[in-house]
Amino acid sequence: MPEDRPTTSETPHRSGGLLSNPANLGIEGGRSVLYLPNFITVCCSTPRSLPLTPTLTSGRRRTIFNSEVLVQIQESPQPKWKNLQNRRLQIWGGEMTAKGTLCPAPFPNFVTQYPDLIARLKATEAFEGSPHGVPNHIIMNEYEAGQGIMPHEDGPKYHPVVATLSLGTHCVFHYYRYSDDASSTTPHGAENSGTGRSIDRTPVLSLLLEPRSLVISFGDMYTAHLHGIEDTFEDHIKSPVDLGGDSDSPANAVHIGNWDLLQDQKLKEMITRGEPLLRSTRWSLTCRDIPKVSTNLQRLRGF
Ligand SMILES: O=C(O)CCC(=O)C(=O)O
Ligand SMILES: [Fe+2]
Repeated sequence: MPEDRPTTSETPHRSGGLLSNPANLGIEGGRSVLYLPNFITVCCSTPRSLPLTPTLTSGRRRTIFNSEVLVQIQESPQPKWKNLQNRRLQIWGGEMTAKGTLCPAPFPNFVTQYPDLIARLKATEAFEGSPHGVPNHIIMNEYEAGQGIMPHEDGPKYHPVVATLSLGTHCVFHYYRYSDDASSTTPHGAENSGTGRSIDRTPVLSLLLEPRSLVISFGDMYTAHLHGIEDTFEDHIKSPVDLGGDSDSPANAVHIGNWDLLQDQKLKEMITRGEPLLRSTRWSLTCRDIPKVSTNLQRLRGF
């Protein structure tokens, strides 16, 4: 590793915790979410090859330097971005065809070397049963404060495991179940998923994703549930004190399933004081394995 690169001395690890699904979810197998705080280290220096400022401090580029990957993302040129209605994204590892075949392209070296995110993901063992044993595709989403993603499934074109690294600001990540019983409308109502099935808008599980944390969804949480992030500017989280019942936390305060696993003491203190967590820009690296990968020959034939 060149010496001007930040050190990523943490060894790949399996710390963190498996979250058992609450018994009333009806999810078989019981465990289908893994939350790993501090999955990558804080960036302590910047590579010489990158301009230091002012691009990183002006306009929408102003941000938190919390990882080397983040520096690289913010330095990436405009054409690499795809603009969607409510966020923008980059695709790393190659494009997927409509039929679900990956036309592979090399990952940027800042995910294979600085840090070696792919090796770290392999070390979690979450991809052990996947066709390639590691993710071969990453969608990197950028959300500004107030942006989110509607409840959705990632779908069957991927091996049913997704590992998501969060950078930048925190977020609250919800898992939802389908509600095929029209009479089971919840306090938040049910909405149509676009697949003809209704979604129960009361999450089955909500997690506070800390910056630099990894969340891995698999099993029934991947194949039979949806996930989403509300498009809000601030998140109200219930602290364990609130859960006792006599609290004045707002009606929209969320009960999170990973309180005991949180590492960010500042966030925990804010929640305990009943303060909302203000969102700013968040980047998520959603890492998956696409089983079908085209060879050059297939591509030449226009499969
Ligand atoms: O940003 C996230 O954490 C979730 C993104 C997501 O669900 C997706 O890209 O499919
Ligand atoms: Fe998703």
